Amino acid sequence: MGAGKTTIANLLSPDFIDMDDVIVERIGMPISTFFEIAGETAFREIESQVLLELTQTSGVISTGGGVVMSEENRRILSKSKAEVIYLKSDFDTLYQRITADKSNVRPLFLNNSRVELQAIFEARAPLYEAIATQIITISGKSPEAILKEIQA
Ligand SMILES: Nc1ncnc2c1ncn2[C@@H]1O[C@H](COP(=O)(O)OP(=O)(O)OP(=O)(O)O)[C@@H](O)[C@H]1O
Ligand SMILES: O=C(O)C1=C[C@@H](O)[C@@H](O)[C@H](O)C1
Ligand SMILES: [Mg+2]
Repeated sequence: MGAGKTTIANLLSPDFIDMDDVIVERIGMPISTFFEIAGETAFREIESQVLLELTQTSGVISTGGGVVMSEENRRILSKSKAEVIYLKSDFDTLYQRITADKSNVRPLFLNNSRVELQAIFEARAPLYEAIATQIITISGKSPEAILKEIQA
């Protein structure tokens, strides 16, 4: 969450597809509202379905931050021919960004303390590492510098 997947995907390809946007269109409400009404498990089921559909298309996709939590999703990403770019960050950078990003309030941010979010971050990091075909360390770098590294 907050590593810049949507920001960097937009720079890579302005006609990129953001998984969260596809999900919002499908559920007809903000993700945080859906979490409240239907719960995270229902969200994860839709997320997996959307991932499967999008990996059968071409182009740049920015995933949701929690996509690596499901073994099935990791299998879908590993088996796809896609390049999977992990924007690797330290926790403090991500925490500052998601705290400041008032235009996109993440439900996991609302529902978890800083300590709990750090635990989520630590559980996810090795999962991202395991499926990535390219790892870019993003802390302290501008979006343009990150784009250049990806394209190098
Ligand atoms: N390299 C960067 N330097 C500084 N700020 C950045 C950078 N990349 C993104 N941001 C800012 O950080 C916030 C989160 O970025 P973004 O929404 O692209 O992250 P994300 O990985 O798509 O998050 P999520 O997992 O919730 O979808 C935004 O406010 C964005 O403007
Ligand atoms: O990190 C997560 O689990 C999430 C990140 C967002 O992109 C959204 O997909 C949703 O808020 C869940
Ligand atoms: Mg995003």
